[in-house]
Amino acid sequence: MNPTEKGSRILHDGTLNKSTAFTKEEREALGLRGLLPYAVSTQAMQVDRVMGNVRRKTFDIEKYVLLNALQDRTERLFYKTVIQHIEELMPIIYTPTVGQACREFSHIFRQSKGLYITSEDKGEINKILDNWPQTDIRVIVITDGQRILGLGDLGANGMGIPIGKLALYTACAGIHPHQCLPVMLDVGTGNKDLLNDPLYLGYPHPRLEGEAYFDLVEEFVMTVQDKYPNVLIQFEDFLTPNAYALLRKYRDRVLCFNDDIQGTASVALAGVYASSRITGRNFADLKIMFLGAGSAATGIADLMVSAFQEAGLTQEEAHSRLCFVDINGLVVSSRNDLMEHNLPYAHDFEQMDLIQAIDSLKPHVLIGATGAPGTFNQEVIEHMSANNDRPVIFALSNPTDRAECTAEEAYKWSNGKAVFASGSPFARVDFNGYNFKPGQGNNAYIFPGIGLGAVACCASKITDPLFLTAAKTLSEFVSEQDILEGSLYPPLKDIREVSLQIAVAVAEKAYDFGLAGNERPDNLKQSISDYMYDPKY
Ligand SMILES: O=C([O-])CC(=O)C(=O)O
Ligand SMILES: [Mg+2]
Repeated sequence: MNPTEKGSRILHDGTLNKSTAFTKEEREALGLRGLLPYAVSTQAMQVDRVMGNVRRKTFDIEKYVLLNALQDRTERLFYKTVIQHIEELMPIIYTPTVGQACREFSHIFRQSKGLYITSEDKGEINKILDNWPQTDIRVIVITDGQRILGLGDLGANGMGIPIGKLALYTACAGIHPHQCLPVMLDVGTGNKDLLNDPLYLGYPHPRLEGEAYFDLVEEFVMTVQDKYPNVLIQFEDFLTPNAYALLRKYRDRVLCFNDDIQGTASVALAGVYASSRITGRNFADLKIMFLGAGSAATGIADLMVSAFQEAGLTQEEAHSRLCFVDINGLVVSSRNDLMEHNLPYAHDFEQMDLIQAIDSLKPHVLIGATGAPGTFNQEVIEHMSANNDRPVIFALSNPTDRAECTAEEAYKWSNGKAVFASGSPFARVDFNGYNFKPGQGNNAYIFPGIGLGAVACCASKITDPLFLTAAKTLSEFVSEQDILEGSLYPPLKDIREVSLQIAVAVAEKAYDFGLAGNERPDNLKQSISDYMYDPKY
């Protein structure tokens, strides 16, 4: 408690406020007598009160607004509640409700959170960062809002994503909230509806592009590097070409990663590893097909190449196990509409559509990262099922209404054979006497732990082997019970332990590879666990 703060101001400072949990003695000492109702609540009672109010709301977006306000008002209570009820509340403060919150951001806006940098701020980013009240920043999540989940260009409304991701950094991996900085690089939007919305809060201009855009990002990266020397930058929800351009430019220079390319890759790989325990098919023998050839799908394939190589395949063999289908059909070498990141996977096949590709290449695993709902239709699932005893189906697009198919469709159309995971949460499904529990293949299982590990050892950069390690660590958390229920991921209630273990594994590797910037502690797990923020009063 800051001893200089006294009286009612404490109740209006979310970092200090304990509200009804202030004891009689604290109320006396802090000048709060009479400013609160008589009874003193424990934090546990406050959590119950919050949950009662959350559950009273009919719509998820209302629950989001309630929790968002709680975060401002009583930060520790917010985190205590989220951690204790993570399975119920993660879908509210994060995917899928955060998608709706972004769509409606300019309309539900209340208290500002995070930092906004616009095209007009060129040359002055340093000055703007000086306005941020905290100085010990360890993790930044930045977006330019151009590809928010599978929802497209949402401009500055995309700020909900850095806010939500960083709330998970704190809730799932214990990064202190004051060490987190959400950033919106508001360079305009190509979304006409937003530009025509009188309440739109963003920079109301077409997007900054080309050299001027990359110069602004460069100024940002250099400035934060200078101000916060060990900071981790997480690039989030950039459009594929920019996502790749920025990752290539910065991955070896600064401590950063792209969550949609590398975080999603790691979580998908973990699920594929775990799927072998259900299908009985060795990882090294798998053939994998992707629908969609954007950053998420190619990111997964690139990490799988490393994973296959580790399993004994040559790079060429690894590439041959991975194929892509996009809106124009199978990605083949004769096509002239491909981007650079697609080229290693453009094989010498005939041109064909998805169904023909499934029947002729016979993939064991089908991964959707399209942003296009309904693309895994009945025919697709039936053809996957005709070729596999247990077809593995990942519908990774977010939020829920963008998923390539629903959990129920996957189980129904495969007659209960599908091993299914999705980016957004789906409820359990009863089918043919079984109660299936779809796993949530969301990068939320990866980025908090990766970030915690990188921060703990002051890593200089995050290399692919660290994402491989994270994937393996995550898949080892999948229990026999999870497998029996058809889930490829551990329950969300274990996510703090999962994130801690990923952090330990990642930091171990960073020390081994000479990527760490501090001394390896004697007891790494203990030291990381001690660092983790605990929101109890
Ligand atoms: O935010 C999520 O739920 C996962 C993700 O990164 C995306 O879909 O872009
Ligand atoms: Mg994302």
